[in-house]
This record gives sequence, C-alpha cells and structure tokens, in this order.
Amino acid sequence: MPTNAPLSGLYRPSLSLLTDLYQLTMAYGYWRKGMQDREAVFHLYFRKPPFAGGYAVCAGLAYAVDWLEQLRFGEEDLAYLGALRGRKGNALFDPAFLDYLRDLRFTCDVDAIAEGTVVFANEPLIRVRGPLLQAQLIETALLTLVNFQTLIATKAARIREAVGPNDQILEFGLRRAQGFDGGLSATRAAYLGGADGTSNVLAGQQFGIPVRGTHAHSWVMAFEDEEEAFDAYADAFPDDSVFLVDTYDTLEGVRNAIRVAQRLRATGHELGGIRLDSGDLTYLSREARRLLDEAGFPQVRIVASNDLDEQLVTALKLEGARIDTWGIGTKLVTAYDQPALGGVYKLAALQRADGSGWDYTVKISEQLAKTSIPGILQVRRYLGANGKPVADMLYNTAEELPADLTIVDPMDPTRRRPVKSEQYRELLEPVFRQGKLVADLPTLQESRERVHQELASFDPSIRRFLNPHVYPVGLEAGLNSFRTQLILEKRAVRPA
Ligand SMILES: Nc1ncnc2c1ncn2[C@@H]1O[C@H](COP(=O)(O)OP(=O)(O)OP(=O)(O)O)[C@@H](O)[C@H]1O
Ligand SMILES: O=P(O)(O)OC[C@H]1O[C@H](OP(=O)(O)OP(=O)(O)O)[C@H](O)[C@@H]1O
Ligand SMILES: O=C(O)c1cccnc1
Repeated sequence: MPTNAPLSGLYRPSLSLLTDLYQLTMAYGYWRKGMQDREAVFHLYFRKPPFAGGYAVCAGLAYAVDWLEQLRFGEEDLAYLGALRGRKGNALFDPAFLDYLRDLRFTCDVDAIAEGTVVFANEPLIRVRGPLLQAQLIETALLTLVNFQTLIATKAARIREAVGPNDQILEFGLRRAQGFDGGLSATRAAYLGGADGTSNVLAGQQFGIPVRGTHAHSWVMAFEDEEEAFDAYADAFPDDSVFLVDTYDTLEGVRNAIRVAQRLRATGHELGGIRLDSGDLTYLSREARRLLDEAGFPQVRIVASNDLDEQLVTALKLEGARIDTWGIGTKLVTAYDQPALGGVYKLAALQRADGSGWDYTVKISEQLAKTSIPGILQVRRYLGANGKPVADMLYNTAEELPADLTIVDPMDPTRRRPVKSEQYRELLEPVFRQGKLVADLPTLQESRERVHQELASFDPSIRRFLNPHVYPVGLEAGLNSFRTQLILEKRAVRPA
C-alpha cells in the first residue's frame, strides 16, 4: 500500500533532529529572550529556475507535511541535546529549555503550493506563519525536503519534454543516486515529474510506483552464449522479457533476441523488448527496428540507456532514433548538470514586541536578485481568456489591494504592466492551521497528473531548453514600492 507518511514510515522513532544545530541554538536564544512566541512569517522560495530553464515543478510537500506532523522531541532526542557540550565543556542547553522542547507542539499556519504545480523564481512555495521559535526551527527540514524533490521533478519534466508524450521513461538511477534517501526521494520526484516507472523496488513498495526493468550484462555473461541467456530469461518470464542485446555485439544480440522471440511466439508468448546500452544509439536503434520489423516483430519495444538526459534524448530524436522506452538513471536522479536547487527560507514579517502590528523584514544584498521580499505573501496566477496563465503577481495579504492592479518586475522596476484579467488562481493554499493538518493532500498519482496538465497549460516557449521565455512574475506595485522603501531604510543606517 502506498503510504501517506513517506518519510516517517521509513525512519522511526523521530526525525525532529533532522535540522542544523543553529536552528536549535537560535531557538534557545529566542526562548531565553522571551521571544519564542512573537508571531513571524517566513517564505520558502528559489531565486532561479534550475538547469537554466524557464520553470520548476514544485515537489516534496508530502514529505514536509509528514515531517511537520511528527515534529515532537522525544526522550532520545532530548537526551542527545542535553549531552551536547560547548567549547568549555558546559552543557549547550539549559535543562529547562529541554523541558520546553519536550512540551513543544507545532502550532504554525502553513500555506503551500500543491506538488506538481509549475512555479517560478521568487514565488513562495511554502509560507509559514506562527511563533518565531517554531517557524525558524523548521527551516532546514523544509529546505532539504523541498529543494531536492523540486529539482528532480523539474529534471524529469524536462526529460518528458524531450521524450514527448508517447514514449515511456523508466527511471534507473538508484545505484548512482546520492545515497539511500537520495535514491528513494529522487525516484518519487522523478515519477511525479514525468517518469512512467522505476527499477527501484523500495520506491515501488513505498509509493505505488510501477516497477519495471530488463536484465544486466552479467546475466548474459553467466551463460555459455547470449542466445542461451535469452532463452533462460524467457523461460522464467515468457511474457515479461526485455533482453539487453549489447554485451558482445549489438546487432548480433538483436538477431539472437529475434530467434528467442520466434521460439516464444511458437509457445504463445511475445517478447516485450530489447535494450541498447552502448554505441551509436541512433544507428543501432534504427537497425534493430529494421531487423525486428522484417522478422515480424513490430511490437517489440526498443529500450535505450547509457548516460541519457534531456539534451541527448533531443539529439537522438532529431537524428531519427527509433527508441520508444528511455531508461534514464544517473543524470536524472543526481540532477547531474545542476546538483542542487538554491531554495531559501527567509523571514518576511515579525509582530512588534508590543503586539501593535507587523514589522516587515528584508535581507538586503548587493545583488537585487538576492534581496528578499517582505510581507505575508500570496501568489496569484492570472489566466487569459483561453484559461492559460499569463502572469503571476506576488502581493502582501496584510494590505488591501488597489482596484487597478499593476505588476512590477522585481529585477527592473521600470518594467511594469497593468493586470487586466479578472480570472486568477491563488497558488498558496492552507495546509496547517494552528498546527493541525487541514489539507486533503493529493495522491502522488494526482500530483503527477497535475504536472502534465500544468505544463500543457503554459506557452511552450517557457518549456524550451535554449533561452526559454521568461514568464512574467511581478510584485504588486504597492508591494514593490514598499520593498524599495524598506531597502533604502536599511541601507541608510549604514555609514557612508
Ligand atoms: N547517436 C548518438 N548521438 C549522440 N550521442 C550518442 C549517440 N549514441 C550514443 N550517444 C551517447 O554518447 C555517449 C557515449 O556512448 P558510447 O557507447 O560510445 O560510450 P560508452 O558509454 O563509453 O560505451 P560503453 O558503455 O560501451 O563503455 C553516451 O552518453 C551515449 O548516450
Ligand atoms: O546510464 P544511466 O542513465 O545511469 O542508466 C543506468 C545504467 O545503469 C546500468 O549500467 P551498469 O553498468 O551499472 O550495469 P549493467 O551491467 O546492468 O549495464 C544500465 O545498464 C544503465 O547503463
Ligand atoms: O532494469 C534495467 O534495465 C536497469 C536497472 C537499473 C539500472 N539500469 C538498468
């Protein structure tokens, strides 16, 4: 049975220490200062889509929800924290703080963009509002869970773009993945983003992802000759055989596969496919297709693998390769060309100590792109007359919106456009209210379908690999002016 607890179903008893030490030292500091319950707002967002692409596919929220639901410091966690020592051998944390952690219950409001949604730079994927100590404490786990899966789901969506709607994508990456969970969560995200199946059996069991596969070169090497190896495999799996044909000589391998396919047919079975794993995949797939068709096996699929990614798939397609199943491992599950998404988690608003309202906060940087956006933000996606997205607007939900809306490019305030459309969708949806899960989370299958629908709804120009069109994401003009003013104020306090 696929699980709704993708993370805690695997790791027990507690994952509350899945964090950086500084979250706990800050928590201790806030507690000592009596600041722990000041209401705060944080946003999790990235500043640039990965792979020099035009978008990202949001993923990892189910893990984040699972982690937040289990957030509770157990006795083992507290004993470990109690034993931590500072440089002079002193206990790092006061025992009274550990008692505080023992009783701590998650009480924040969390709003998030659904997994599988197409998202862009600067858009909060998750907004957390609640007691400062708690909202800060969860930063690292949210980032580790969302950054990686968003990265891999995006990679898979790009591979799907290259492969097209009809061919199959099988994810084969476990052996080259970034460790145990790297392998498992990459498989989940790859499936969400567009893969059709995986060789990863644990992921199949955990998430209900179809498991598929062929066999290794060692299978062929374990027999006297290749044909005997294919025969033996066909005996074991008469209706589920895909033969790896390149161990010695690929086209000889295809001829051996055909002979075994003929014997299978004589006993009422059909060969499923052959796999190519080296050499010129265009030439070999075309030749293999010709041989198979001439022998009366047009339905036998041709699987290809060997360090493939979206660029190679595009090239092979352009060259006229006759591949209909793409086995993609290393470059998918490690996001080889960009191994990390730089998602960040920034404080955007803090209640004043006297409770008289919000103080908005910005982290300023030499680069405008790295300067954060203050407010309690929502992302509004405007749709054109044809129902297709035309622009996204970030706005501060704590301020009233003017009747005439204008969005401003946060990177270039001279670029602004009025918002004419009446049709829109608010992307951040309630997930937790005061620590209680209020969302009915979609299944992995539903999230996967969402990716497909979302990507189809955008102009293809944002999906292309080379110089993709930049989809307009702007700040509501009032928010933009306010942010500029706040930046100027923060800069003004620095001596010239
Ligand atoms: N027609 C083609 N056009 C572009 N790239 C191709 C083509 N065919 C294969 N490739 C890619 O070229 C790279 C090298 O493949 P090749 O089989 O020559 O070397 P290899 O991986 O070292 O082989 P082996 O697995 O036998 O060691 C792989 O990433 C493969 O996917
Ligand atoms: O190339 P990737 O996209 O990473 O896809 C997975 C690779 O893993 C296997 O190779 P490996 O040499 O590990 O084992 P094998 O003997 O089964 O080919 C398989 O043959 C693929 O080439
Ligand atoms: O089943 C396969 O063909 C397979 C599985 C893992 C890695 N490479 C290939």
